[in-house]
Amino acid sequence: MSEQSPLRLGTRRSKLAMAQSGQVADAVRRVTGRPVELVEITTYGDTSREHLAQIGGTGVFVTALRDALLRGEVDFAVHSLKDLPTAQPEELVLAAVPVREDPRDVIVARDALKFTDLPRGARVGTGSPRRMAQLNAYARGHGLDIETVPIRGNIDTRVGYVRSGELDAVVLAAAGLNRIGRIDEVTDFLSVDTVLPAPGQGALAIECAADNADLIAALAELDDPFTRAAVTAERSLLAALEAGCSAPVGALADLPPLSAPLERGDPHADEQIVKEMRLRGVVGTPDGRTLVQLSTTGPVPETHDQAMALGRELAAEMLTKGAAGLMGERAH
Ligand SMILES: NCc1[nH]cc(CCC(=O)O)c1CC(=O)O
Repeated sequence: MSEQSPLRLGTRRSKLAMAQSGQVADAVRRVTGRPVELVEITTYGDTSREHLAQIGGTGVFVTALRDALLRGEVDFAVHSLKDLPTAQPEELVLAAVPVREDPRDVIVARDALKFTDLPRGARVGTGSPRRMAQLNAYARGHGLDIETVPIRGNIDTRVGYVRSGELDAVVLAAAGLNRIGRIDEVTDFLSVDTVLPAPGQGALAIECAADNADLIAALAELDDPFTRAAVTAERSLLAALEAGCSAPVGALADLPPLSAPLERGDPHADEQIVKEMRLRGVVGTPDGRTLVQLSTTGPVPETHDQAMALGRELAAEMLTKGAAGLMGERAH
């Protein structure tokens, strides 16, 4: 391959996929000095009209991209980490996990409403059992009366239900809206203390063939070790619960809150920030009647195995608290 032969980036055709592939393409051009061309690939998840939960299997958005990688039709692909199955095919590697952006879920509601200001009986659209479980649990605990309504579709479709008046609000990921330049339509950012995001939410993965050593080395420059450790722990938790991407599981690894004696500006605060990671996990029934939510804090994992162990340990604790019974049907 000549120095200037373009790298082929396999991408889905959705607005979101094109936006995040375009952003990664720019970064890859910068670190490799090579041109990058986008190769559009249609996935089953893009064409199916069934609810994601009914399709059941994890990774419906991912399989076609991975097939193209395995056939050598493209050199690398960009995935939303939260859509990526936890099992990693041997022939492929996650060459880079760039810095995560906002992991929060958000509300787009009519009349600029905040979640807690939704009127009695408000219809809130989300196809995600994880979002349903946590929103319904919060509503129960705070005297709100909402009805979660299962929907699916791309961002345009989902926001469209609010614009048409069919729904009072829909729940989306901040990261997706950010990437397509529509973050200004958000009417409320949900605290992760209220709704834990999906494992990996807000993060991207750049995947390529395991034997493409030159490309792996070049892409390493785009990797953020803290984000990688965090999403590895989150996805390990998901895997250890034997749950799929459509299971009612939330997880987030981030910086722990500063412990009481440490104030911002205190030099010791920086030490704590650098060294510690908190992992939180939740699983619940979609009606929000039962939630198992646990958290653990420890040193930032320095190896893949340490990050995996952190997730497994929290999952084991959640299972002793009854998490398995809340998972519903297993993904096929
Ligand atoms: N479920 C689809 C999906 N996969 C990734 C994102 C964007 C956010 C991200 O990268 O985590 C979205 C949209 C959404 O949940 O609103």
